[in-house]
Amino acid sequence: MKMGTALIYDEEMTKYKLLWVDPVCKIEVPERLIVSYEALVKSGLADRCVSIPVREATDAEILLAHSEEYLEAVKKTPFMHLEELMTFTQKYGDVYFHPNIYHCAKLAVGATLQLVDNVMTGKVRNGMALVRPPGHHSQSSAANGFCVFNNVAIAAQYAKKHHKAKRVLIVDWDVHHGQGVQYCFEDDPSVLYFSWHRYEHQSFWPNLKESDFDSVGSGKGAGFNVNVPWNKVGMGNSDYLAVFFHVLLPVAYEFSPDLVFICAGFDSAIGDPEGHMSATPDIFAHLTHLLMNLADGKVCAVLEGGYNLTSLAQSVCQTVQTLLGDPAPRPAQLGGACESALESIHSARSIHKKYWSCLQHAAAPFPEEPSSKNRRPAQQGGSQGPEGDAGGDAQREEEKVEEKEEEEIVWPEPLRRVAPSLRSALLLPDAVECPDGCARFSPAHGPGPLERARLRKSYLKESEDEASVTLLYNLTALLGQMEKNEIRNGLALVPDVSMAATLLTSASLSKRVLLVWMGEGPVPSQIIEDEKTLVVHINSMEPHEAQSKYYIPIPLKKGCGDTAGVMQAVLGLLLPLGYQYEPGLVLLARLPGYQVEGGLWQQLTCLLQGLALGHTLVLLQENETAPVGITASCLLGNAALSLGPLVAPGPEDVGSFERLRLRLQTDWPLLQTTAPEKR
Ligand SMILES: COCC(O)(O)CCCCCNCCCN
Ligand SMILES: [Zn+2]
Repeated sequence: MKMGTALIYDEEMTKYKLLWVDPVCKIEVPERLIVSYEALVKSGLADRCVSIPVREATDAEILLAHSEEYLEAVKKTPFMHLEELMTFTQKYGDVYFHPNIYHCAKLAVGATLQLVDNVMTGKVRNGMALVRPPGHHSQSSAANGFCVFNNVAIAAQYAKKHHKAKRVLIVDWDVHHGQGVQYCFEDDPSVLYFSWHRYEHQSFWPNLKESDFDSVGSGKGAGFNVNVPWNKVGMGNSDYLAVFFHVLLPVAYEFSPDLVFICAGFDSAIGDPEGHMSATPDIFAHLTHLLMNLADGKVCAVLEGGYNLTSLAQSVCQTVQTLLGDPAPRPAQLGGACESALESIHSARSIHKKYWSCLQHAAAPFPEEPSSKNRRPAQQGGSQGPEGDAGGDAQREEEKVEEKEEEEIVWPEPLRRVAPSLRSALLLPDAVECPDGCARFSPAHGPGPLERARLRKSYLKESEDEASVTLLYNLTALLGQMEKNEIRNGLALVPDVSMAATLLTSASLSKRVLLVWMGEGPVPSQIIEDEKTLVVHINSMEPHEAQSKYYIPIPLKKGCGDTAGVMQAVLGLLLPLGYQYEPGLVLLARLPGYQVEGGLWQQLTCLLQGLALGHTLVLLQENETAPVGITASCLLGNAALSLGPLVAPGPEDVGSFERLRLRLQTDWPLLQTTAPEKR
């Protein structure tokens, strides 16, 4: 699989600026690019990227999304003097021109196309284009919102035309609605445009009715435009993840794009003068990670907005570091989405239920619950599932949000994300060959007699052979090195998955272990009773009530090999649970005889690596060596194979998911998709 992350930047794009007084446009300054690139250089991330030169877009390329008369008009701007530039600017809204902006706009488009070429031809796996002027507001015959040419819209058309892309996903996490992109692909079912944006019931710029959730696209394009309006400011990490888990990702996986663009605007980060949101820069590491297993990993991130130079630079680094494959930071203090976000999530899911089978049985509005009164107290401190306070982002106040002066807003610098020197260690019987890139694990020294005796007594009937004792010891040694962050992840072929899981959950030093139990077969009661282990068991057994807070069986009528059903469970239940639980270790246990499509198993292996700093330990039954290669590939950081368009999960499965969600969401508020009924 292709590795490598492209970085496309040229300081020429810093060489234009506002030449007159305009309070709206004064935030769009050259320093935006300078601080972003310098942060990438200073952190060492730029050197780890493949540097690709920019180029100027041709007229033909610009005309993929703009009219000739508009292009001809813009071509005249380099020769205009100040007054003419100001007059020309008056024709458009919230944008400014400069003698060099046409040149820079061609470079911004050309940079984006260079990124597309390198990703689509497999020279790199993914990449980021650091460009200005941004693009997502510009329209066929209009500049708007600091944008001259629509970089991503042109690039999507270009990818379809020159790289035979069939289905292109555009994820716009900028805090403004990219109406220019929406207009461009309004009736085009081959381009799925997703955007969240500050809206406040149309009172926020660009104040468009068509930015609301009920703009779903038109004609053949109906359903391929997904808007999630934020009707309050102060949205935080939990709100962003809830939208990914419950709106974007299910639809994106059903769409199954062969190329993903990110309109990477970072004015949706904390401290931004436009956004007034509360999400911290590290959240972009998770948002990026969650998109990297679509389209076989072909992700093109293109800078849009972002005006707080501190959070912008930090967020750009978080994004690029994830594209490079470094472990994601611990998602801290996650709770449920706030009431306003839940209303937006529910609106988007409801209006799109007729277009996307993954949403077909989206829940009815939340039934009244006695405890749902003012469910969202602003609370300090973390919330890890049941024992923590119920949900909620520390930073948000539900009621009026004074738009504090941004200099008052502070947030912790994102923690350094250190990738262990060894990425994947495999504990394999000697007869099984170790896939390229992985290290065969063997501990520094073997177990002493006391250790042997303890293992034999605790896990093995006295009569067990020495080899089993050694294997169990090696398993704890592998776990130990992972928990010391000397190894990122691992895989073990074991004679008894249940015993190995029991050993690892009890031996783990982590305060919280997430055990994903895949297949038919009971979870050892010792693990279920273990307070520090959350077990999510995807199986085909009938839903039985006997579960505790820490044992969550997810039944699938068509069996746990049902791709659509498992993906629905992973995106809508397992991942929200895992992110909220914030485990220090993730165990993925594949029970003997578990039949599952390779791509699906890879998706699961990859997506879970967003948790626990990537400390994922996969347990396979030793006589089932077939999955070793595809599992190791994902542990090494390769993207999971694309599943292709997903069919509808079985209605009875979705019904039981919804009942499960309703039952669990009080303890696990990140599972919520609907707001409590208004009193
Ligand atoms: C792709 O451009 C990046 C961006 O979305 O951040 C542009 C924002 C323009 C914000 C314009 N504010 C106008 C306020 C009028 N009272
Ligand atoms: Zn923006």
